Amino acid sequence: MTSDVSGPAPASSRAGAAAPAIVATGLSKAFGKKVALDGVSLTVPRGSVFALLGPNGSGKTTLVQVLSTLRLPSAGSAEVLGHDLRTAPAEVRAGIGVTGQFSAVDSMLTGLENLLLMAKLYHLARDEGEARARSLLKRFDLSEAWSRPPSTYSGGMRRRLDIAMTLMGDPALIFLDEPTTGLDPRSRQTMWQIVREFVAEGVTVFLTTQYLQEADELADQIALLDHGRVVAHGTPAELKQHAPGAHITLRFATSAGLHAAARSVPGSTPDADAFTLRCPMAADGGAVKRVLDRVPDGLPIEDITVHTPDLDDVFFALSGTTPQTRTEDTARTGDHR
Ligand SMILES: Nc1ncnc2c1ncn2[C@@H]1O[C@H](COP(=O)(O)OP(=O)(O)OP(=O)(O)O)[C@@H](O)[C@H]1O
Repeated sequence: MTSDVSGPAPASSRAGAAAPAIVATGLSKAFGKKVALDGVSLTVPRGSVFALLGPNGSGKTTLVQVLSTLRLPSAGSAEVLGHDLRTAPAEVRAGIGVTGQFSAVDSMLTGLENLLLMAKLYHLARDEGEARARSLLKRFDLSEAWSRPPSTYSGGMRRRLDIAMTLMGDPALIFLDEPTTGLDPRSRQTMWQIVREFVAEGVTVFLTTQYLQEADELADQIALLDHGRVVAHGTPAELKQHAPGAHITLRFATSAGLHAAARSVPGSTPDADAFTLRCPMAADGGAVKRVLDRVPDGLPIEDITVHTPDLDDVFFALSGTTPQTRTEDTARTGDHR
């Protein structure tokens, strides 16, 4: 199956950048008999945030690895920053930064030394490397910690140093594989702010996440990945609009009132014990009024609760599970690149 994901070009984009940041067509990847990616097609406009959302084992990391030239696809093709993955991997690598789930930080060096090591790898002149390192330390709120080894850092500080190291190469496109997994809510907020800042400067971000809220907060476009396939895509608002699960719950004072209303509101489900009536509704602005208009005049309603769908509903509707609740055996059985 091929799933197509595309979106409008965002307002912000890097000067002179014509091609989308990523155009993937029918990408598949199998490890022996295990199909990790199954015909993924997607387009990521420059200067935008694209979130790949999926449960454990759905293929997120594999897709990042393929798009960042760390693994060859079994089938399909992709252009990253206008360069073909198979024929021009060096050009792709020159324009991207990758921050994986496993840290690239060296615990024996200080924060500053880690950044200067990256400066060397990127062949930056000494002054330029030092200036960029100091500016990133400041921006990532690590100025106080520059002279300490990362073994003394918190999880959030290490993750920030890791991303700062990726940014030393001034990439146009950065892959963040589950950037906030395991971080506390405050560190997660800090990370989101950092992502927003470099996107505002024109960097394109492709991130994977298991957190619906993260995708909702950051992404211009979201693709839901399940068993290696894109099962839904769109803006957060588009996805929510198509989610079933929007409903309004009315509570009545009497059983007679409840049953009278149940007869009047099509598709509603009464709960005789709680005296409540669950009424399905469309996810648009006038939906609540339309439900209330159906309730016969003079029936006193004690309480109204509106449940608007969120990305959990979307994911649940499409895959019967949510990213946080699914566990799958993700044991690596060897590298079949
Ligand atoms: N090197 C490998 N050899 C064999 N199977 C692999 C390998 N790498 C990944 N897989 C399998 O491919 C599937 C997709 O794995 P992948 O790591 O891409 O998922 P993921 O969505 O990133 O999961 P997680 O959220 O746990 O990181 C899984 O079933 C996984 O076990």
